[in-house]
Amino acid sequence: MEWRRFHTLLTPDEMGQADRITIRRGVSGFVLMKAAGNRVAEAALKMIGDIGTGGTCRIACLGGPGNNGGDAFVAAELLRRSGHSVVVHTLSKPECLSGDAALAAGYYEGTVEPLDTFEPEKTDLVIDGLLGAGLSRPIEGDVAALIARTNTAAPRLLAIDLPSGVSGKSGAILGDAFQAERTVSFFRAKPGHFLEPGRTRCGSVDIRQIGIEANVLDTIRPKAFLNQPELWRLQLNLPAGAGHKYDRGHAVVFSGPALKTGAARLAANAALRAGAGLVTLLSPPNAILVNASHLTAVMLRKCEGSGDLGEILVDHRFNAFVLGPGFGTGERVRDYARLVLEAGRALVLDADGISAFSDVRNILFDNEKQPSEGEGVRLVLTPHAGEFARLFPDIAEADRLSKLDRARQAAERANAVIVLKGRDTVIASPDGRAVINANGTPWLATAGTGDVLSGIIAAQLAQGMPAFEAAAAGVWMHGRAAELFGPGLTAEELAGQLPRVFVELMEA
Ligand SMILES: NC(=O)C1=CN([C@@H]2O[C@H](COP(=O)(O)OP(=O)(O)OC[C@H]3O[C@@H](n4cnc5c(N)ncnc54)[C@H](OP(=O)(O)O)[C@@H]3O)[C@@H](O)[C@H]2O)[C@@H](O)CC1
Ligand SMILES: [K+]
Repeated sequence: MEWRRFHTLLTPDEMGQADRITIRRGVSGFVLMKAAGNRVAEAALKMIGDIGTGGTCRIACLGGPGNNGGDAFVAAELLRRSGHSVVVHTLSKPECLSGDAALAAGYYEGTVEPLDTFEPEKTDLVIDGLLGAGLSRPIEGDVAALIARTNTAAPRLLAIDLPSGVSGKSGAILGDAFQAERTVSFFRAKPGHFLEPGRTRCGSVDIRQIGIEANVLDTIRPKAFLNQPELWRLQLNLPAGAGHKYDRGHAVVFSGPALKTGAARLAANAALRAGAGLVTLLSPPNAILVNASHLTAVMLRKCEGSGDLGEILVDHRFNAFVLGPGFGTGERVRDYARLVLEAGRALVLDADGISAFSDVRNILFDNEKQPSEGEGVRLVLTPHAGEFARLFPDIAEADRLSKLDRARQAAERANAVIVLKGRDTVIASPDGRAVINANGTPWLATAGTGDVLSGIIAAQLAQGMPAFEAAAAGVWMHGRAAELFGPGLTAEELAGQLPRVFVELMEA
């Protein structure tokens, strides 16, 4: 499908594969490098235009030992020909370069100086071609010192492919990394462009084409994508003219005790706004009054223990549950989760619901290991980093794993969809598919927004969306709602933005 091609993320290894396939088809590596250098020069000229001096700009290109440095030489030559004052500062002598990078160094006709003569304070623009996809170990010594010195001087900086020091695979910073204002990369983005802290170091990311054909992806078969509506819009259940509320499912949210009911109501109200036909809040007896005094369209029902829940589950219209927000940890969470899953219903387990399984992880995982024939995955776990570490301590501690891989491994182990939250939320499915979410605002980091997210996801599950798509759609809608509200967001206001999000989704 076309969107798969467009929103694909490629690891540096996969990008290398794309490169090799293209070269085997007859396009030389140097032709690709010249195209890449051209895209970099175009971006640089745009940035110089922003500087607005109209005259000659002082441009420092930093060139490393590999092809990233080769791109820098090509860009340097094009900028030099545009009349700017360009110096290439190289890590190793140009005559030590090999392959395409050596050809690029030969193509450049301007001044070359060693790296240690680079003075960030005396440039209008820095182009970082030190290290890109080939970063293989932490940056140390003189290069690390130069990066630190440059970041302190904070010049305008354009990174080629990745800011040197950012891992394209994981977004991790190996040693230290440049802070770029803009990053130009080629063909498809990499996970490191969207996973923190790499995402912040990249500045704005510009993906440009250099002549690699999209059909190389048919051979590479990548499984990571940027979370965009094209991924799930066809499965989104937008209400039809003749529809009935029961066609849109019945979401159920468990309330906490009398002094902890707000989180569940945030989830329940969000589920209703996010499209569930009906929503019921299940309340312990001591919280019935406080819940009743705050609810209107959301229905309320007493649930005192497993017996009550068993009776509720007899009615198959209750099809998607949220357990955790404000609920408290303990035996009751585990009983309720087990009953809901055994009854074949979808379950979003959040917050306390996740922490309740920290000591008895296997109970959760074993219960879910064998979904009934044809039913697929029904459990969605929405941990933030701390909750994730309690449930999957070994995976959380494995430094070599990217956030993408951590979420994937956890999804496989729990046979659940994992929504590993953060500014760079990752949604992973047990079948290996994963998406990175990139929308939202820093204002989302406030009390109660996670509860709202659970409700939005549950609404999609209630409407019959498969769990992976429901989670991806929910995270995207949540982020978009925050963007539409803007500064000063509180959790109460998020669901109120959903109608505008739906309008955008219907119009797109
Ligand atoms: N793929 C494509 O389609 C296209 C790719 N293109 C461009 O190629 C770039 C990838 O090129 P690349 O593979 O040569 O890697 P690159 O980033 O230049 O660095 C490798 C060198 O750095 C060294 N090194 C590693 N870590 C280090 C450290 N910490 N500190 C110091 N040194 C370190 C490493 O040494 P080694 O590990 O071998 O000892 C090796 O010498 C890519 O980012 C893009 O810009 C475009 O031209 C167009 C098409
Ligand atoms: K770079």
